[in-house]
Amino acid sequence: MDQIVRDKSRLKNVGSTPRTGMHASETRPQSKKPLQTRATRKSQRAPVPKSRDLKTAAWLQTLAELMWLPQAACLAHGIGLIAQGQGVSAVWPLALGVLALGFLKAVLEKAGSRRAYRAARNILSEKREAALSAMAMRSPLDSSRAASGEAASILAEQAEYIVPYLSRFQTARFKASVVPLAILAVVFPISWIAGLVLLIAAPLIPVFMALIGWSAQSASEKHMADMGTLNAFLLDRLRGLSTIRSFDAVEQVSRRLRLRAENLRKRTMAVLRVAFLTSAVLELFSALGVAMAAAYIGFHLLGQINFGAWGTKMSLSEGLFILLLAPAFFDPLRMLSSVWHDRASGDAALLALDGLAEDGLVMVDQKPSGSISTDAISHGPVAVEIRDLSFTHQGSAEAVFDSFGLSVKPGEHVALLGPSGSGKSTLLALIAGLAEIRHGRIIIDGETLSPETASALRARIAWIGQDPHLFAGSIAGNIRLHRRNIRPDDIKAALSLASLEHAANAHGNAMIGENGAGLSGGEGLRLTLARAAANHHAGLILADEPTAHLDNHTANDITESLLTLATDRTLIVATHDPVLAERMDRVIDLNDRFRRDAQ
Ligand SMILES: Nc1ncnc2c1ncn2[C@@H]1O[C@H](COP(=O)(O)OP(=O)(O)OP(=O)(O)O)[C@@H](O)[C@H]1O
Repeated sequence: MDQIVRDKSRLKNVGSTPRTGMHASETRPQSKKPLQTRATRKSQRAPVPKSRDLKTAAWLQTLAELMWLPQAACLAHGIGLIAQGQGVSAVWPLALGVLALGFLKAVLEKAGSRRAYRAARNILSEKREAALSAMAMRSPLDSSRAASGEAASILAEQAEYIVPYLSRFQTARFKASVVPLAILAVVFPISWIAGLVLLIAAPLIPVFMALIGWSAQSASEKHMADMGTLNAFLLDRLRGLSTIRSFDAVEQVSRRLRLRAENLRKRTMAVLRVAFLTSAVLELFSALGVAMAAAYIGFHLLGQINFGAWGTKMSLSEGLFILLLAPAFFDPLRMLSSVWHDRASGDAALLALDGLAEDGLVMVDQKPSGSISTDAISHGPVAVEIRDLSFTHQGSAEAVFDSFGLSVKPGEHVALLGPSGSGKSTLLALIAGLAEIRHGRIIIDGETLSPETASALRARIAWIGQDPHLFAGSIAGNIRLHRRNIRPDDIKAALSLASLEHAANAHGNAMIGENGAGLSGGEGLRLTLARAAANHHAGLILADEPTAHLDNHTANDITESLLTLATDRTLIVATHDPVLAERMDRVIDLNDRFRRDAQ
């Protein structure tokens, strides 16, 4: 140990240490800002995305619906002519008109629904992209990030509800606001009573729909929340399958899974119940409306009721015209009701997706970076300079760092020592630009870490985390991580440096499972060492407790590999391991960092 450097400020926050990289929704620390996808937002409504294409589609479908007006006029007039004893010659132009209008209606309907579907899919893609880029930029330190199972469920499954909501519900709503008015406009001049009957029956429908809609929305939101939780639960348990088996807790977990699945079933049935209730109410009121209009017209034509037609008597054609229009008056409302539950689920999906796209604690480079050209990245060890750093975790009242300073020379090997919660991992994360700092400067290789420089500087950093994520795939694939500049020779050298050749030979091209299934803990860690070794541009290695939870022999091996890897590179390692700390050029005791600036 060359030097123990102390910081002049006072340690302000030593507490429990919620680790980064948690994946279980249930074990995630509670943040002050609740997840937007939860039922806590049930009173909120998502704004409907604006789209010119959707508007045009709604108009096309409305025009298609309005085609029924002239069609009904032709039909009623034709039947009236036949009743007057006119021949087929008088009726066939009307029949042709009905056919032509029917054709036009079909074309408009088709064009409208196709356009609406495309517009809705485009909006969904944009929303998904926004959510994905926002999530990619969320800091791993952000404890309010959605659990991966929940995010996957929202992005892949629930997000799809947006398409029927926009393409069917929004267009149906527009139709329902135009078509009944147009029908009333032609019915009233013929008979004010028939118009009045329709007018009275119509508002009852929206009133009942609104009443039912509220419970539909809450039922749907609860359903979605349950689905997200079940997905998160499943993903979490799948990840921890080996732990569950080793603790002999399979039966217990499957009981809980059954319970949750049963809850989801109940929620699904609740949504279905509301959906059926909505259509039953609508059918009832529209049937009543049509029956009342038909009864009036029948009695009027029979001469039993002689009022209601502006002082005149309706002709058969006029009566038939109203009769044909009466069901069409309720049709858009019935259609709206049949897609009413699309609104509840679509609205909840929009809210959830917008929730994912919301800014939380972001990384320093707040937007996804394009790939950095490897030619532009320099080589060699880098210097790290931290000046006047202040940082407080999201939702925490106390600062982890307050006016903290540290200077690490190029090629220097430094250990960060300190009790649990003293901020070792946080400091590494801040150097890597994984969260924005409140105050101060972090200078890497002479450049201040900022949104403009973060991506390029990160290309010079290799991270060896406590809990590395290993993907399902080959060992070589896990080392390469789609970095195109890494050649087979680099992988070979990296395997040799990390002493992983034996495991690599044993596996051959066989796949390792998600989260390193098929590899021992030590081998998993070696794999992350190999990942770092394959990156020739990495002049700075940040290692977070690389020897934690390992037996002495493996810990010594890892220490040797780490030191070989760090030759001609700067190394900052957070550790509780005195043996590892002893091998470094310098030890920074973070417990004392509030006393004197680390130099
Ligand atoms: N993502 C987070 N959100 C909120 N607070 C956090 C988060 N991560 C850590 N903290 C808090 O910040 C402080 C420093 O934590 P940090 O993990 O950096 O300590 P550490 O020294 O690395 O601990 P350990 O040795 O146990 O790994 C602790 O009080 C901890 O509770």
